[in-house]
Amino acid sequence: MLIRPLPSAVQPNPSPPSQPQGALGNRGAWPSPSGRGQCKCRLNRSDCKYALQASRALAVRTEPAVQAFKPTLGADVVPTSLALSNGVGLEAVAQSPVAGGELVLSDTDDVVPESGVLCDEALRNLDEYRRVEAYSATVSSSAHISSGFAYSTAQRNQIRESWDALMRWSKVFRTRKLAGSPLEVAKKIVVFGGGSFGTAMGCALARQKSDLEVVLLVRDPYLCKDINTLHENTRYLKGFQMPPNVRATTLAAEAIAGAQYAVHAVPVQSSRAFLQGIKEYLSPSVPIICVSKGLEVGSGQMMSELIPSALERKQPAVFLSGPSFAREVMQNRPTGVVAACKDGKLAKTVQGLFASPTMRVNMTTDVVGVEICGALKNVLAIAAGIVQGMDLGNNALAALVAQGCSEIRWLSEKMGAKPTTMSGLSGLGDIMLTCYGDLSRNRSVGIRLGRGEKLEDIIASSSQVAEGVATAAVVVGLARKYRVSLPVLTAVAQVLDNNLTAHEAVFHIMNLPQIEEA
Ligand SMILES: NC(=O)c1ccc[n+]([C@@H]2O[C@H](COP(=O)([O-])OP(=O)(O)OC[C@H]3O[C@@H](n4cnc5c(N)ncnc54)[C@H](O)[C@@H]3O)[C@@H](O)[C@H]2O)c1
Ligand SMILES: O=P(O)(O)OC[C@H](O)CO
Repeated sequence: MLIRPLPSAVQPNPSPPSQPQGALGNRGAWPSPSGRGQCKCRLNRSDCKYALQASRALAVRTEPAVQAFKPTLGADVVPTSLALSNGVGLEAVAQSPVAGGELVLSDTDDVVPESGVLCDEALRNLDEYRRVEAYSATVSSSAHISSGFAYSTAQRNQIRESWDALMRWSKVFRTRKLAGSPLEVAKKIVVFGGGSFGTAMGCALARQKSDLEVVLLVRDPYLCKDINTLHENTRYLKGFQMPPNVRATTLAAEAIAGAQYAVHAVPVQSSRAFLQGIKEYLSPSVPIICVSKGLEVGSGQMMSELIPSALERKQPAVFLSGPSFAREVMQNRPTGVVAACKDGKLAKTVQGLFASPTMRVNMTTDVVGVEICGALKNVLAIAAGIVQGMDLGNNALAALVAQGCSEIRWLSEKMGAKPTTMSGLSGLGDIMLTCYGDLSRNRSVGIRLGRGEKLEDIIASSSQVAEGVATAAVVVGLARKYRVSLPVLTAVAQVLDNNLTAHEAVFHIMNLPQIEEA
């Protein structure tokens, strides 16, 4: 990448208006001093800095360009100061492939205007940065302002230093080479189940690399045709365009042939039959990345037990769990999950496949903890829905969720899970999402029960799986096996089994003996 020399013939910028306007408000206000058409925005020295910071919100795309200038300017130069270094930082922004509008950046002290390009998102953010700067200027002159709150200078320095340390640490990871990474060597991945989550996770993988072949194995030939012709899952995720490197098939042998990984997104209660059906096509060395959350009725097994049992052999498997609504994954919104596997190397491989600027993937060896949390949070979400459907208020909901968290911790620890897993993404993270999030199917079942609807009507009117319904009964069995009392989760099973109304369940739970917190 070349460092463009500063233009020598440019004229100093005319004075900005006396009343500062927003970045968008300034667009097109002045002729460009570089003679290249209308300016979209005019900025002073500090705005240059904040404009670059704003553009760094798109760090992944601008960062390589900024890094490319580092050898010239020295490793200690941070991107923010690059903006003030003869326009070099600005040049990095100008090289951004996401550039959207022209921007004139001028240094009002030295009158060294430079023309560059900044993306629209950065321009939009600029107003906010200006406001923050104006506020900081006010508070830095005094440690305390009468109408509000301000950090002291010492506190602010401490915060900045801590943040800078974090950024340096982060950079060490980001500069690691991608060569030979799991994503680089991956060519084909099969997804078992073309429902909401199989589709969303398949699309997340396909977005990682345009020449990665992602194949959804589906049952319905009509849905298969829609996916292949319209690039849309018209049944489960209507209205979302799928990447062109995702396709579907109904043929298991063809879907699995040559796949290096298999993402398993078939509902738990159908998983045994499904796996038995595809067993002969799946090589014992292909890792299964299981995203299904629940416990099998009958056997009481977790997916980590069900998979080898159904395949009648050992199969490498990773359990990917955490707060992750399919629709939001499909929208490429920020999401965090955890990859659980006894084999840390395989967990890291799965992390490498899915991790992206919009997906964080933690790792753990605590498979039992991740699986139990993922299965039981669905039951707790039904309870949370019941409380919301009955309109019992926020106090009741918070008390219920806290009690449910304790119950999940009691059981999972007895089953050998690590206590830390409960406070992680698959525990608290997913509990919060599912108990409070509008998109949860389990919570929706609870809301409808709380409003007095019958379970059979709720299930009949829903085309998607709410795993908590089946799992609830299994949890009671596990509680008995591990000799632990789970009042809320047991009450959910009683309501689902039509032995108790939602009102009765609440009455009885509220009247249990008052106990010491455990
Ligand atoms: N939807 C989410 O937001 C989400 C998020 C995380 C995890 N999960 C988990 O992923 C799993 C799948 O959920 P989903 O939301 O995709 O469900 P879904 O109801 O949207 O789709 C289920 C899919 O499985 C297929 N299927 C069902 N029985 C089958 C069988 N016997 N053989 C083959 N295919 C079969 C269906 O045809 C459908 O394509 C569940 O365990 C769920 O808890 C879902
Ligand atoms: O819609 P639900 O209730 O099945 O929850 C989906 C996911 O498990 C959320 O992480």
